[in-house]
Amino acid sequence: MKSEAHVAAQASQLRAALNRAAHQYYTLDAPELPDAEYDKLFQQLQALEAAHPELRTPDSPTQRVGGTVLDGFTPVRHAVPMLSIRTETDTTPAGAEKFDQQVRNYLAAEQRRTELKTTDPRHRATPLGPDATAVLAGAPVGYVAEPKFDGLAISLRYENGVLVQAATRGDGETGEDVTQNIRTIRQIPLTLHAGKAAEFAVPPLLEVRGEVYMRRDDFEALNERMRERLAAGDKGAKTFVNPRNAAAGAVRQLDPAIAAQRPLSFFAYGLGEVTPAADGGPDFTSHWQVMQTLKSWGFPVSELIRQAQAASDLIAYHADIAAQRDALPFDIDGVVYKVDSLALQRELGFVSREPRWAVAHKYPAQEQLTTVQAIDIQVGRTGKLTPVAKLAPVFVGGVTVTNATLHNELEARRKDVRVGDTVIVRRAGDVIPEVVSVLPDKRAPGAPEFTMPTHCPVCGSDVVREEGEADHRCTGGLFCGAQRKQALLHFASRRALDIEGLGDKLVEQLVDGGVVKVLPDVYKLGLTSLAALDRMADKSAQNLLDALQKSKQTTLARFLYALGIRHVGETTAKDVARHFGQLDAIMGASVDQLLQVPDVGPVVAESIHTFFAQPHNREVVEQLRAAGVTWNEGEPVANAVLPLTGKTFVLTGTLPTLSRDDAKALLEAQGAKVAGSVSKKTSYVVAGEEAGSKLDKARELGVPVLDEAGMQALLAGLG
Ligand SMILES: NC(=O)c1ccc[n+]([C@@H]2O[C@H](COP(=O)([O-])OP(=O)(O)OC[C@H]3O[C@@H](n4cnc5c(N)ncnc54)[C@H](O)[C@@H]3O)[C@@H](O)[C@H]2O)c1
Ligand SMILES: [Zn+2]
Repeated sequence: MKSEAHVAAQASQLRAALNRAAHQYYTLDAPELPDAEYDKLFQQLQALEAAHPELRTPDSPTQRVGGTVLDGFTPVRHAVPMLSIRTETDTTPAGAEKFDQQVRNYLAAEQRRTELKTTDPRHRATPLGPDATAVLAGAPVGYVAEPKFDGLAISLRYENGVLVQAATRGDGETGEDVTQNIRTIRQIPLTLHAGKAAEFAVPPLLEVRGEVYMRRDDFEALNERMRERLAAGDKGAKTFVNPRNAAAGAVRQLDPAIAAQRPLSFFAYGLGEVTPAADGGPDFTSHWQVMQTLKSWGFPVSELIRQAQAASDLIAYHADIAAQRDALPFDIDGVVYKVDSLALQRELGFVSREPRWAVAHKYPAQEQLTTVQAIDIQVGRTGKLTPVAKLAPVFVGGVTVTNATLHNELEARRKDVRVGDTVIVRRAGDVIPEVVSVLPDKRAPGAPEFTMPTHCPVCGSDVVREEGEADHRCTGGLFCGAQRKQALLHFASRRALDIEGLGDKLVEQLVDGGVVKVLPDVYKLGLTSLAALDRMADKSAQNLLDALQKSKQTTLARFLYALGIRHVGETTAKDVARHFGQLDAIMGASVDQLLQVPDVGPVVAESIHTFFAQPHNREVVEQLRAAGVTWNEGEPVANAVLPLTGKTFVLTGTLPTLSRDDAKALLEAQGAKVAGSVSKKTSYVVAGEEAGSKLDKARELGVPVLDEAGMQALLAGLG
């Protein structure tokens, strides 16, 4: 048997660890443990204290609620304390049955205490009411089942229907005045009006209690914004570990302007102080009635709350909400069962920090501890490199997780995740699992910092990170196995080599089936290899072969664009093609030479240069030429000034004979630029049928307007 001293030491250790974690969580909004870990320690301490009541101290976390008031906030004393809710340790469906049984047992014990009729103050003087009597005679207790929202508790005080104060829970007795921040939440009514369906008028004094939370999409968007700001060097930006934490941080924010930028939501779930019925306040008899009334007064009440009769209904509810959990727009950590009758609630009362009439029945935690076994690099369709932590398998958010994204090098280094680290992993809803933080105390000495590889792990090409961007990319666009599908689709697209019939599904099959390993393989396709594919009729196979044949005769600009070089869009491809005239000249051009091309800046020049510096990319280009892809090479027109060089045209409306693309090509062939919007610098606007605002703008600015015939005449006159 363990010695007394040993048990006492263990209890004090647990208390210290829990108090520290609670301070981090409640007061600083910066938890250092996952909830599941905290709950485990909490339950260990509870068990110790139950077996050794003499070890229970008044400062034990089991005896207290929440945290202390943060400096800078005005304390608010709660007229009705804000309590915690007991968590049922049995997480199986049987947990609901246990709660139902406890409620009945307690009422039966109360009944016996009434019958004793002693003067001992622990014994009831008044007999139990009709609801309790019915339950003791075998009637179902009657419950309301609700989601347990994962945010933070708020008490909203209304006087004569006007919001006058909002306070956090604090330690349950005293919270913080956060009225300014709460006013910025649009879902919280500032003034109340009883709607048509209202059973009761709004009382002169009303405290509504509920949960402030952040929706998952709002949380993701907020973190995305923060990551961008961090990438841009903004030291004031920070990301949040989870929506609860982000919501708590926003509400307990000393600057209301910052709080106002954090998107928060609210659900009401109960009452605090209310004008008593005797003084004209609402005469509520059930929790369900309270919830319906709150809705009629303008408060958001979750659509997911249900009335339930017996334990079996609670079990069904637990399963139903569990099935919906991932798809919900917000985090929940379980469900709450509440005895519906307010008379029964009063008779059941409280024990230390928890009501006897409610229990939380939790779901598997969405955050857990695990270790990082390796950091792998994944290469996406567009060449983006993502570091991914390989984890010791861990059950989190209802599934076993073995991978978690680290987003990019900046993020991985900011969180400072290293191989061997103990980390908190989060998986909520459909969002991919994520490492939210590292426990630095558990790091092995000498673990090296993470760095991004300099070469693509898939194809070996150089990896680059452009200035101002967070992501690293593989530069082996044409060759890289990871980018094959994307490269092929782009190559075949209308403005590139325009291979009709080579769409998404077919590309998928060709690449996955290993038929196309490198881009030039498409020109090796034959009737037999195509006919072997799913759903490919002879006719469409022949059409595709014809399209492939046709695509071989192209232009240098199209070919250059088809290569899918980052930052080289159609216009840039045209500029570069016209400037150099020949592909070999482009492939051999230095960054400085590329910078000579009008409108080509350092980022584009660098990108083209790096692309052709990859031997694999050059090889693919050679193979495409060998397969018969060809174009008319021209003379470099670097310094040649074409008749329309320096002129800018804008096309608008439908021209009678020429398509937009054809008209553009005709103009560009003479050196003109074709722009999308009209400005003072526009030389001509070419307008067709149903020309709209661009034509108006041209007239307004006095820009000459041509019709198609006028444009043709202009071109013909150039000689
Ligand atoms: N990670 C850590 O270090 C750490 C530290 C302390 C506490 N915690 C976590 O905090 C929780 C424990 O604390 P608690 O005392 O705040 O109690 P609780 O959060 O388990 O339960 C009470 C709270 O539930 C909320 N709630 C959500 N939906 C509700 C509903 N429908 N009806 C009523 N209330 C609803 C209210 O905010 C209420 O204050 C645990 O989940 C624990 O893991 C974590
Ligand atoms: Zn690669």
